[in-house]
Amino acid sequence: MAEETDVIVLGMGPGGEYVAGRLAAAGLDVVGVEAELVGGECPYWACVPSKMMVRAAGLLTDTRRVPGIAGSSQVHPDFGTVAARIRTEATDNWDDTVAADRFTGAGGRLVRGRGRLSGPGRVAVKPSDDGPETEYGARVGIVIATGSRPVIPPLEGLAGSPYWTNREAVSAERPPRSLLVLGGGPVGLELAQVYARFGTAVTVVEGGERLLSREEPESSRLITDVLTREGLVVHVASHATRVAYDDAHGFTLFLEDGEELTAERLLVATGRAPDLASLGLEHAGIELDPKARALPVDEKLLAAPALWAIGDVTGVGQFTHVAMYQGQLAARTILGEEAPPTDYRALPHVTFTDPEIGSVGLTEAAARAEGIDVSTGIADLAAGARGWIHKAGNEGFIKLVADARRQVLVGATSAGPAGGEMLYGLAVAIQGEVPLERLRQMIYSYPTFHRTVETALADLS
Ligand SMILES: Cc1cc2nc3c(=O)[nH]c(=O)nc-3n(C[C@H](O)[C@H](O)[C@H](O)COP(=O)(O)OP(=O)(O)OC[C@H]3O[C@@H](n4cnc5c(N)ncnc54)[C@H](O)[C@@H]3O)c2cc1C
Ligand SMILES: NC(=O)c1ccc[n+]([C@@H]2O[C@H](COP(=O)([O-])OP(=O)(O)OC[C@H]3O[C@@H](n4cnc5c(N)ncnc54)[C@H](O)[C@@H]3O)[C@@H](O)[C@H]2O)c1
Repeated sequence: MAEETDVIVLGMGPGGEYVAGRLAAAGLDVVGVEAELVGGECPYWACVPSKMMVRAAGLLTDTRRVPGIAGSSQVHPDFGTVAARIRTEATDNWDDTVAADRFTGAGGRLVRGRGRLSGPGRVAVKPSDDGPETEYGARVGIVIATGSRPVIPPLEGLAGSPYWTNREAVSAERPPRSLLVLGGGPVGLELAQVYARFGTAVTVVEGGERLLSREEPESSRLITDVLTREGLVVHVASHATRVAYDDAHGFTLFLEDGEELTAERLLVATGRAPDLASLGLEHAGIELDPKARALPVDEKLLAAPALWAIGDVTGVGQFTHVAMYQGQLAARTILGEEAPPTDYRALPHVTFTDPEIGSVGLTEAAARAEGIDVSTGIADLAAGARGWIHKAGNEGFIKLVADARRQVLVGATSAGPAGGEMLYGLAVAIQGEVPLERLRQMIYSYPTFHRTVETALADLS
């Protein structure tokens, strides 16, 4: 006999924790199933600890920038300080008691174990302690919020070697002397720059033509220049064929062109994907291509009748704010409230390198691919008054992508020391479809970085 409940939430990461907590607080009987830690990847192994590392590394670099602006400085990096902060302040030593108590305190039932769909409205959970499976039945529905995991390329010699993923990279107690980073996306680059700033010799190996390939080409050029100037070695269009590891020499990465790269550690940051095969989706009548990297949902976040999916598993954009946005809409629908359909036109995201690379909406290439009559404008942050005053660390730009026919912005990139914060105004302009003429008539405070938006608007052609 299945234990009956109103809603089952499978996976208690940022998305699942939000939905489950909201529904429980509203009085529904909610079972939250979690295989690891309540809170998911973001607080324990991803956003939060990595941004603590970014903050620490940024302080080191700002202190190194004192000469020529404010006197002289000496920096004595101590990775142990940030490692201790992650252990104690961010993760409670990777203990989720506070989050689990928050959910049960709101009236939810937490079931620890790995769940799978086992029939219509049914979930079977294999408990963490390896006991027998228990089945739960949902009267209202099920929410799949099982997130994603690293994609490990099938490189000879990699499996079985002690390579790092983001988990080891954010929980390390000391920086390695040298680090190879496979993959030049956000995970790879944020962590590559952090470790380099703490003194690690870092080499990034990206298979594609450019770093941050989903961003504007100008962003890729900027971040490649900055990282190279900071002493990192960057290989693009570079294909590893094999990996070797031994305790004495660490890792060797063999590249297609014959080059051999060696380092104490190897971080694999080649993307993330959901584990769809283990979810029992066939029990909900969902048949996916075995190579599928996302569970498709409609604009109400339904993957099948009474089966919602939110967060990384949906493949919409692997960001915590997407998981929470979708979670909020799904919760409203489940509670019978009026909820708008999903709208990703002004989906923002920020890669927290220094400079930060923030972008929202469509890139120029994506807008052209959609058949939009595109005009673009770009302006250099360092050439503005604030950028010039800022001096060291002032690299950045604003790029605007407009629909020339409708005279509104459809995309923007804000790269610079406050690139992520500057993105907000551009996101409002896109979401609100503010006419370009109105944006041009606004007053931009002097001397701010965001005055560069005004310059980029004037450059639109
Ligand atoms: C290094 C790094 C840095 C990042 N930085 C940022 C950032 O700065 N900003 C940002 O917005 N995003 C960032 N992200 C992405 C962000 O972490 C994810 O988008 C977010 O965690 C997704 O939330 P989620 O709820 O979909 O899934 P997850 O956080 O992956 O949580 C899913 C949960 O489901 C559980 N689970 C999985 N399968 C089962 C099962 N069968 N049964 C029971 N439980 C299960 C897992 O144990 C996990 O706890 C970063 C990612 C990485 C790797
Ligand atoms: N600040 C943030 O919001 C933030 C930070 C980190 C991660 N994330 C999200 O987490 C997800 C995972 O990030 P990610 O950086 O791992 O993935 P990604 O897919 O964004 O980048 C992976 C990179 O690895 C490259 N690659 C793939 N296979 C390779 C191989 N065999 N050799 C060399 N290069 C290879 C790809 O070309 C790509 O450039 C992304 O969706 C990202 O947006 C967000």
